[in-house]
Amino acid sequence: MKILNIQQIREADQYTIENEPIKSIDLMERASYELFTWITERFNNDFSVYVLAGSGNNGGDGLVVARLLSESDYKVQVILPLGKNGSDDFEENLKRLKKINTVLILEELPEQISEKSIIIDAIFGSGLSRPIEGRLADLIKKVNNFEANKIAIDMPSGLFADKASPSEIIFKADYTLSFQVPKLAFMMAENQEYIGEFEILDIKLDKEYINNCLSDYSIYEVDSVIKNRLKLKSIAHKGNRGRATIIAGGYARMGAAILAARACLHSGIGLISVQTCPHCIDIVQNQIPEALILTDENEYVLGSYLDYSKQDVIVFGPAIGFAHKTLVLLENLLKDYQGQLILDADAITLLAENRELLNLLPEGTILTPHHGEFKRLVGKYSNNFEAIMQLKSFCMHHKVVVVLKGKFSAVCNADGKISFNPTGNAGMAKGGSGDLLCGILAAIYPRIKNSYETAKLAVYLHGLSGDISKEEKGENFMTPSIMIEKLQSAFKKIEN
Ligand SMILES: NC(=O)C1=CN([C@@H]2O[C@H](COP(=O)(O)OP(=O)(O)OC[C@H]3O[C@@H](n4cnc5c(N)ncnc54)[C@H](O)[C@@H]3O)[C@@H](O)[C@H]2O)[C@H](O)CC1
Ligand SMILES: [K+]
Repeated sequence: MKILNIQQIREADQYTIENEPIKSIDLMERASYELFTWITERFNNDFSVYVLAGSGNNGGDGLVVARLLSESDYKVQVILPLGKNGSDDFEENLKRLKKINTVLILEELPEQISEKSIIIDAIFGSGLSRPIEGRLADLIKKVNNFEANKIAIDMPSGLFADKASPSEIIFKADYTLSFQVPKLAFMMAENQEYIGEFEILDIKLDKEYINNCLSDYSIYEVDSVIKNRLKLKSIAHKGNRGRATIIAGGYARMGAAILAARACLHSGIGLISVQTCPHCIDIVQNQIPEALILTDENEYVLGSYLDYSKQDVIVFGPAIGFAHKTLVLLENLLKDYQGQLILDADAITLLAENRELLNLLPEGTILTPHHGEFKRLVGKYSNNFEAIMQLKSFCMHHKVVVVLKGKFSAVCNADGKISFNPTGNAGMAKGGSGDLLCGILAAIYPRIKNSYETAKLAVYLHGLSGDISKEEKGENFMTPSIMIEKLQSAFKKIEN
């Protein structure tokens, strides 16, 4: 699903008005009817409704919703903190609201409201042009302390759609009901406490116009052509389903390699190899009898460059440490290995600390840092909008694919396009979770044969196994090992 900026949304809005054609007040009615439907499907009319309406078109939407809910016998009260003069459609809807005469217009929001209430934020939407201050700021702080159900129309008031929000005076919504397309701000971790859950309501802006809008940002949806590449051909044998090697861990740290290898095996790889030091061979063989062992000549760390000529893909990095021999192995892989490289965790720190290696990164290498590791690569940033800019320039400069892990993990291609992943949850934030992602990436790359498409689908499947684990076992109980088991359902889900 494409993410558009405010300018593009306004243009799509205008295009629809002129070409459908539809009057702007009727478009407002259509948008608000979608809001009304969403609300009435979830809250019955035992809930009292308070609508905070600004004086622009976001306020206009709020007034339409107030009218429609009142006509369905909800008790609705409206507060107009910016007064009664505003945009044409706002003023027209204020007239219509007054005409039905069942909605109370309050001077102030009461000091107490019952928990069985809904507060609808229609103060500012996409027209926000500066931080909220003064009396309005006090109002937002007050409502943020109420325990009611809070719904923001289009955007939580105070939040900017396309850039970092400089102030914390922002309506804290439980639900944000946004029109037509998601906004970039919704993807940023620091904004989640204001957005709550977001839903995109189809207000029937011109589809073709929107399809033709150019955007570097989107939310991932499984692509059926790519998904079909995962299907096994009837002539599949272990050799043509891909060969992957995991180079991870070291003495007393083989868990990372085992988790990655298991995830890889359960994601369809044909042959999995694990490079281990001599002391660790038994552990790996006991844990994954399916794995071939590549024996490193070092006793405690991994550092031998072995024969990887038949390997389609190598995962290098999880818990591998920072020994000099390991660094040399990484350098040799960057220089000589001809297959697909997936670099994670300590590999990324090694790159950051030995920056000359960055110039050796083969085109299309997949890197999977979390924010801490990514900052080591690109320097500090103070919000996710800055992170996204750094991500783009890093990928474009080095011609690599980076998965920046977090809430809505961002997968960036070498051309600067960014796809945000919608699956996953906080229960996945446990040691070992990233190792699984490496395993999934390695398993599906040989069939998909494109770094960006592989990364998007692997991150999606990883999150989906996390979501299934959460649903069945709960956020606290779930573990990376449980997630590996749930890969079964995750693959089935995307196959159907
Ligand atoms: N996009 C669509 O397809 C549709 C959008 N609708 C709704 O319209 C709003 C956008 O309306 P707009 O009138 O452009 O902006 P706002 O209502 O958000 O506010 C504009 C108003 O507020 C002033 N202002 C901005 N920031 C501040 C501030 N910090 N303090 C005080 N005043 C401020 C600004 O100058 C303007 O005067 C969109 O979000 C949707 O809800 C349509 O109804 C349906 C189609
Ligand atoms: K709003």
